[in-house]
Amino acid sequence: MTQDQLKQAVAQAALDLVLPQLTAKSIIGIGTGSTANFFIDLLAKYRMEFDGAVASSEASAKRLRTYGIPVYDLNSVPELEFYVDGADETNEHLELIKGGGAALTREKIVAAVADTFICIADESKKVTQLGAFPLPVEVIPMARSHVARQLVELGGDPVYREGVVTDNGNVILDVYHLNISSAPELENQINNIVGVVTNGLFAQRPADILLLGTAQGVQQLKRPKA
Ligand SMILES: O=C[C@H](O)[C@H](O)[C@H](O)COP(=O)(O)O
Repeated sequence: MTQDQLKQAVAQAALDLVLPQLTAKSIIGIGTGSTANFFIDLLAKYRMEFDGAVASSEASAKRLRTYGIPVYDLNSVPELEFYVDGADETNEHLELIKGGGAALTREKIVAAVADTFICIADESKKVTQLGAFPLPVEVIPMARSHVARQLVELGGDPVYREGVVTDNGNVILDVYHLNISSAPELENQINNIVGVVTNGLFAQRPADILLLGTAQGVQQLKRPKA
């Protein structure tokens, strides 16, 4: 199977999981990226079975609207049952690296609000230790050099993602060679640097369910709820 076929299979598996639980009032949290796009395309066929969506990026909001799916401001939504999104890396604890598409901050906000975060990914994203994928960090533009120096202190090699401005008007540093032995700890450490908006580690709020596309079929991994 190609990588796109695996992404499509996990998007279908997420839809199969979510669909029976939707009502006419449901609002679904929608992520960003190629895997999330497959989910949007499949979900659009069931437009009449739910109310609308909250999007984690302008790109996803645009795609949802082209299907006539209403996109709500998160501030007007009291509850989100599901958030469905891809990832750049995941480990066995369902801790993630996200932000390859620069949408990490809004993704983290929507994930924080959702009751259940369903991560959809092809098997190339599953790793034993996070960090082969450079960690995206969203930074206030005037703090870029300061934050980069602090990231070097933490053992990383930050690289400015040139030409990229996030939906929030900020810049991205991609940090190579970090030792991510404790993802929750490092997530906090980086978020404490002045000028950092957020970083792409999803460890304080990992996924609840991982749907992993493999050549043998879609595997489902669940994180026990605390
Ligand atoms: O900022 C982008 C997101 O974190 C994406 O969810 C992540 O990069 C995975 O994208 P894709 O499904 O295209 O591999």
